[in-house]
Amino acid sequence: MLDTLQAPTTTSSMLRVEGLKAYYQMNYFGVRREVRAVDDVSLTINRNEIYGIAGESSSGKSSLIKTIAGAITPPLRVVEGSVKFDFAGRELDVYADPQAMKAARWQNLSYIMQGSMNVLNPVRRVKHAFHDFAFKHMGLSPSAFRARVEKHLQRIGLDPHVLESFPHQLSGGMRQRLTIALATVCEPDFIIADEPTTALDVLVQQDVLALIKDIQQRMGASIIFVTHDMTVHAAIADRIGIVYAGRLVEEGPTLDVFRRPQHPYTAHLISSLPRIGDNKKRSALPGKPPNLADPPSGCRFHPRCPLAVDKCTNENPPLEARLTGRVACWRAGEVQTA
Ligand SMILES: Nc1ncnc2c1ncn2[C@@H]1O[C@H](COP(=O)(O)OP(=O)(O)OP(=O)(O)O)[C@@H](O)[C@H]1O
Repeated sequence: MLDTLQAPTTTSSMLRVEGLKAYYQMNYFGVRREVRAVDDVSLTINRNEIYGIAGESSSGKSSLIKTIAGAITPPLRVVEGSVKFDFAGRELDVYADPQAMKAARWQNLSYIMQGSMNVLNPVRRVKHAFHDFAFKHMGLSPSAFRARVEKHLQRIGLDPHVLESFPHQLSGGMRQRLTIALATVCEPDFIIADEPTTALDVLVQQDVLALIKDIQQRMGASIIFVTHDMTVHAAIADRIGIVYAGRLVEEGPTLDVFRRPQHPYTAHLISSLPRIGDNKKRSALPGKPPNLADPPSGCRFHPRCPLAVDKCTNENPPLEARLTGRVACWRAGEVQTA
């Protein structure tokens, strides 16, 4: 039960991603095309931690978390690397053991998708979604299951009567709360969330963020979530990873990344955020995000980087420890924020 669970105090890792490469591999009339959406990503997420993934559109955020969730379908394929979870001392290697992965879904690992209607069938009452996704994992009688679901809904601020509703009869905020209820009713150890608040207005968004944080703290779960919205990361993430063109370019405790970004791309993302009382015109980043079917040599950010030197054009900077986090930049430390 959520009320009785104590959040673990340990900082041991719950997810280890090593050298992960996942590419969209397409073949159009004999011409092969490969989009390197996830390109050599390594990261670790601790028990009881909220880890945010930021980056602009098409940088590979969704592809990365789909790959971590083991939820990929062709043309996206894992080309190299591994994704391993540790559920209470039981290691789960997502791509080596698909059967164990299937068994872990919902119970140990759940996924909050972008857009609530994707999991709520528009022509079936909400109760069926709970039955379809969660019932078989919980080992309860139908009446005990219904009682557990109702209690869970009440805890997250929804009247149990919503179970008898059709999705279209509920507001957008209620539907998103329902998808969160669905993803957490089995009290999973790890939650993967893709833009969980993007479609919501600002007030509902704050409400849903507070709900996610509350559930995470009560269950002691770890969460990895994606959003392009840096203000959402500032509100909820313990650590943040910045993705640019399929690569993790910076990572660190959220407050440190906001106060002292080490990568010029991160500095740009932060300095372009609106600030109360500051009417200074924000400058756009020159150029466009690279085509991941034919990415630039060296550092992929170099064509748009105000600090780029020859080395950046030719050599890919490794992601290395710096201050409290990691950064992949030959000029890290010289970055100025506006
Ligand atoms: N089904 C697909 N087939 C081919 N390429 C794809 C497919 N889905 C995504 N891509 C490409 O993979 C790259 C990464 O896309 P992805 O959706 O992961 O980025 P994102 O950062 O999540 O973007 P957004 O914030 O817009 O959702 C992009 O170049 C995109 O065009």
